Amino acid sequence: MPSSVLFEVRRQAEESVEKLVNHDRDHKVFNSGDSVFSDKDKMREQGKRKFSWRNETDESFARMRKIAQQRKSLPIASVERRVVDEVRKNDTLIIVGETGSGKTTQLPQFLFNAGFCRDGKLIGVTQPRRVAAVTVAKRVAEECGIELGQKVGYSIRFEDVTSSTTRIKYMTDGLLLREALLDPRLSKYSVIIVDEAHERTVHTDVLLGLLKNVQRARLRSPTNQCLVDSKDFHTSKVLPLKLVIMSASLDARGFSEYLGNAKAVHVQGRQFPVDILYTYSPESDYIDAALITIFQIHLEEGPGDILVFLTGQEEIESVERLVRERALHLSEDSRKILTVPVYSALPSEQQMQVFRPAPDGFRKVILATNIAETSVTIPGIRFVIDTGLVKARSFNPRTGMESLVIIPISKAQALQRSGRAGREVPGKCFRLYTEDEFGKLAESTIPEIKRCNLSNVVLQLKALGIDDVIGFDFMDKPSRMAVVKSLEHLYVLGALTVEGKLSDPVGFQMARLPLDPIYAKGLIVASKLNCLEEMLIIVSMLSVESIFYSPREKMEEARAARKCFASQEGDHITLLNVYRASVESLEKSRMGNQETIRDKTVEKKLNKWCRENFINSRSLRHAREIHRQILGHVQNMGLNVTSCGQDMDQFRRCLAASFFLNAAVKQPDGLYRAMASGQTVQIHPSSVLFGTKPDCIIFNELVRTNHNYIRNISRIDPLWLSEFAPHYYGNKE
Ligand SMILES: Nc1ncnc2c1ncn2[C@@H]1O[C@H](COP(=O)(O)OP(=O)(O)OP(=O)(O)O)[C@@H](O)[C@H]1O
Repeated sequence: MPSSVLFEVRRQAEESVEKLVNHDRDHKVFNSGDSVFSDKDKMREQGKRKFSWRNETDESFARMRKIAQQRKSLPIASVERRVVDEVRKNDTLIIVGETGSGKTTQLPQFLFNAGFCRDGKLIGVTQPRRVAAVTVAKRVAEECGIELGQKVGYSIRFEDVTSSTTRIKYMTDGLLLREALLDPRLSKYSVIIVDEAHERTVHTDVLLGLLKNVQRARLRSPTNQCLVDSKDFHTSKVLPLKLVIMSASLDARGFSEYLGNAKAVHVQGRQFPVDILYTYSPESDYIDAALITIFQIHLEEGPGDILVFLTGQEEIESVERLVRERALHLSEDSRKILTVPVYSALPSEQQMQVFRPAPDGFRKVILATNIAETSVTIPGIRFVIDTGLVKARSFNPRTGMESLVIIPISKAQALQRSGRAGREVPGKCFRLYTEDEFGKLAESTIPEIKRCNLSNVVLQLKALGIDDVIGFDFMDKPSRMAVVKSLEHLYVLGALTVEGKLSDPVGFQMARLPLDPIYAKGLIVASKLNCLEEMLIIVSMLSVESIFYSPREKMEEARAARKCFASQEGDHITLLNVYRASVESLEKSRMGNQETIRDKTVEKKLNKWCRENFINSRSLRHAREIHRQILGHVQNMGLNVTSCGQDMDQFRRCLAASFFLNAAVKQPDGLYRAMASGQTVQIHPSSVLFGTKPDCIIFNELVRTNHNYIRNISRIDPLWLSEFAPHYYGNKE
């Protein structure tokens, strides 16, 4: 086992700038080194920015001054007027600028100052990830010296921090899609900025196609007459929609072609250099290489926190443990190393922990998935360790099964990862692969739309009135087979009619719920079978990861505690028992009311109960929050929230009726056959049914490691399948 990992050094600037300049050879190139403004202009521009400095304490005054100076020194600051002019002149503009150059935080403010929010219009900025939407909005509110939720706010699924005064709104791309359902012309927005477009999430791709339609629709009257010339933006009453696409690492030419030869501009320059280091030879064990590099940096480099990119929650938890164990062998002083995990299944509130400074004298090591890859600035990060891998969705259109697999990242992702350093001070990025291996990586990430289950997308498009999904103007078309499979899936769930239209009311109801179609259907079925109260709990609990918590040193106690909740019927009723027991424990102290969950004393009680019962309190709190929000949705939709009481057979019938597409039957060899896909699967060891082997089950999750594992499983009677899904199982035994 190597005791150190050897690295070669390259400067990031060489690789990124050259590439981007090549991309943009035909486009105008801004150089932040050029003097764009005269000094007077600059002062006038700066004078327009308003900071609420009066009445601030000295400390916050100093902070505001520091922030103002930081902002001025950003590469994009010196080309403010030119960027604004380009947005004015072009309906669609592509902006490529290096990581940390100030695109996400500054451009919306420039546009606000330039009058793009006149008449109460909003500037919307979409992000592929919740954590970016939240943290960037916080930063921009701070830069403006205002409270979050006033002029600057954010909106993500299950959380809206905006008000009637909000003018710059950060949000996830998925959320803007939902807004389009209610307002197809997105009429409250004057500008939409699609940030980090290189990520090509399925939502970004659908959004781009949709925004092209919205732009056309807003330039035309109902009789299809062209009303507005976009150059008359400020004089016309009907506002065209301005669209800005941004990233540090996108294929500007491809985007430009797709967006009607849209102009692309390049904001050059970065604030601080990042040294890129490659290993001399390939590393066979990236986890071990990451660990060695963490300690190499910790012991040999100067101050600064470390950001490590790993592939998932389990890996992060195991590296966390290993760092703690290895640190014990160091001198007392060198032991001051603090690990902080961040991955998408963590509740937002806990994800925010990574932004807190480490205690004095400690070095913070953030263990992250690609959730921290784009957009975010994590203060204090000086070193990045990039394993070169990512866990990505993979969809098999033939079987209709989606799973997660670990694959190499693209060059664009490597660039984004290194760009998390060099934002406040110069940085270093340690790539745990050779330069040769880097050269072989794909330029950009395969669009998610080509590798995921499309049921949700198709449902959304149908709800937006786009019936011809295959003919939709996607930047990269998904495979025909994948679209057909999802149409089939939605038809079987009852969301579509035979003609492929959204069914009334089921399809419309499903589209309104911000959930996977199968869960949305589960809630609708449950309201008919008098189990909605139970199903709401199950859907909330299934929306979070790792409800149970087993510290290594207390495995036996944790196992015993878990047994108290376990149901022989399966994981769903087990989760129901956990949720209800937690509510009961609060009710005993008259605190069971959901409204009071934010209260500190309630939180303390709940944490204590979770500790005693080996339940992950953060996951449970998150599930309670999701429960509160979905309850609001189903109540607004007028669904019956009733309970089946003690009749758990009725509830299992409801599970079978809801999740019939995920049924599996036992085979003579003890493995299971998933009935819809024909795949061989086996029960995951974490399931309460592991080792019991019931004849027929339904499950909610497929995890592909070296086996096809299924998780969240319940025992069902196979006859229920033909009772509740005769259209699917009617002719089968
Ligand atoms: N929360 C924060 N704390 C401290 N500094 C910040 C914060 N957010 C942004 N900054 C500063 O503002 C700079 C610009 O950030 P911004 O997110 O606007 O850049 P960007 O060009 O959009 O980068 P990327 O392409 O990586 O998203 C950062 O490099 C950093 O110096």
